[in-house]
Amino acid sequence: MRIGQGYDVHAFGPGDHVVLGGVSIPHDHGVVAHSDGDVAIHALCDAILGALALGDIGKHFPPSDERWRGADSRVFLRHCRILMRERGYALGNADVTVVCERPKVGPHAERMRALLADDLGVEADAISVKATTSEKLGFTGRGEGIAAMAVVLLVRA
Ligand SMILES: Nc1ccn([C@@H]2O[C@H](COP(=O)(O)O)[C@@H](O)[C@H]2O)c(=O)n1
Ligand SMILES: C[C@@]1(CO)OP(=O)(O)OP(=O)(O)OC[C@H]1O
Repeated sequence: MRIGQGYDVHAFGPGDHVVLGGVSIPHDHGVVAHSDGDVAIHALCDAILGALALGDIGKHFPPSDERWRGADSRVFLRHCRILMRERGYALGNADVTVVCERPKVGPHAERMRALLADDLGVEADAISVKATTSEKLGFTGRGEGIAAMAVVLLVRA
């Protein structure tokens, strides 16, 4: 077994939606990012890469690479699944926490779990998606950005 953790942040910017866990959620801001700025998937990818000791998402998908401009972050997650399989591992379970005052994540959590599970080749009950505000404290509390954390356990395939 191997354990990994990941963390990602993106600032809010102009736009009318945010993408979280592969789900497009209407919002009064977008996020500033090279890709679609999906903090939940970025944190999850970093947790998997960390468990495999393979560096981080920026190493595999450099922000300097035009191929990833506006990219659907699910592409990154599916690549992490391939890296796991190549090294003889599969996802045991994952726990993702999104931190923002808004948008509300709860109504979209089940759809996120289904998409993430599909990309990682596991049942939805292996994926947890949670959300919390930071009680109006700090950058997330002031509505300046959105953060996510993820923890994964990998098992021998
Ligand atoms: N962006 C968010 C933040 C929170 N939730 C849900 O609300 C609950 C209460 O949040 P607190 O920060 O006051 O603990 C939280 O447990 C989530 O269920 C949400 O859906 N989206
Ligand atoms: C995802 C990548 C893709 O170029 O860019 P961003 O969307 O800016 O996201 P970040 O969380 O900063 O991770 C770095 C990059 O790998």
